[in-house]
Amino acid sequence: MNVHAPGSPGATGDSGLTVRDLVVGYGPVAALRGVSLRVPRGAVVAVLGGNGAGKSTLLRAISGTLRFHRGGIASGDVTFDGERISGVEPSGVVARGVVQVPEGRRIFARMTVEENLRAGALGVRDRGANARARERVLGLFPILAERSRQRAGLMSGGEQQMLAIGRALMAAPRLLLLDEPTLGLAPIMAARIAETIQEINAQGTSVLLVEQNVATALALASHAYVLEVGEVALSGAARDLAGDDEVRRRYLGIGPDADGGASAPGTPDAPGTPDVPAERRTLTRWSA
Ligand SMILES: Nc1ncnc2c1ncn2[C@@H]1O[C@H](COP(=O)(O)OP(=O)(O)OP(=O)(O)O)[C@@H](O)[C@H]1O
Repeated sequence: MNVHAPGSPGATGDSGLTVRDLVVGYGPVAALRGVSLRVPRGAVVAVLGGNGAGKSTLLRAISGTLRFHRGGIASGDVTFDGERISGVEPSGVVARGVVQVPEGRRIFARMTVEENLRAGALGVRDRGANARARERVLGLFPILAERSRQRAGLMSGGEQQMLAIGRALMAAPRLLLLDEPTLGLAPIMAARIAETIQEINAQGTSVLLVEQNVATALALASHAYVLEVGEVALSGAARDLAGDDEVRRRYLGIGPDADGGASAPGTPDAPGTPDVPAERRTLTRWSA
């Protein structure tokens, strides 16, 4: 069993993303208290945790967007492929290959689908790269071609999520930061998004995935970190975490000691008789 707590970066070397001892605050509010993690090149890594654990803050610290939320890095650093990106402007982080899809999609609702996609490619000067990115996005999401002239705000939640991911891919990222991509989606649409994340990764893009849906995240990722009140409470190979009795009991509501829903909405009333499919259960606080 490789599950360990608290987590330290598992892999070594400079390729991919390395977050070291990151301390982040919003004024007096400490949101991250010494978080370290690795996303090796080519990997899908998941960050799990309940509301307020610091997941979005971590992504903002990586993408350089903390200041838009009146937050700041107090100490620690972030490197990507050996180059420091903490302290770099958001556009500079994008130019270095790291692109975030923020929570809540944040598409430009009044603009068309096509205009949204073009906005994602604003920093890309190379026409060939632009055309390749467009081809890739429309291959992944044919609906975006069909709806190219439609106002983005009129699409369904799942289609808007596709557009948000497609817009991010227009910048041809090497690392995609995804904040709760399945949140609020119908199960069939959430499954479709999960499949697409796999496909995007198979095409060579690394993914750092923030998710409250533990089952989905552990199925997609090779490695996962559990954040608890701004700290890494647990980390390890996704397979090990998914098989870990405590994770299964606390986060998935599975196993002989499942606590009957005291800490996890959707856990079965009686062990072994789940009333909600495991993939629909979400993470709640690690309240030992
Ligand atoms: N703009 C902000 N100003 C002040 N405090 C903030 C701000 N954004 C987040 N926080 C605080 O920082 C902590 C971490 O929040 P964060 O949004 O990163 O958590 P999260 O794990 O993404 O939760 P959620 O799933 O609810 O989005 C929380 O205590 C939150 O209240």
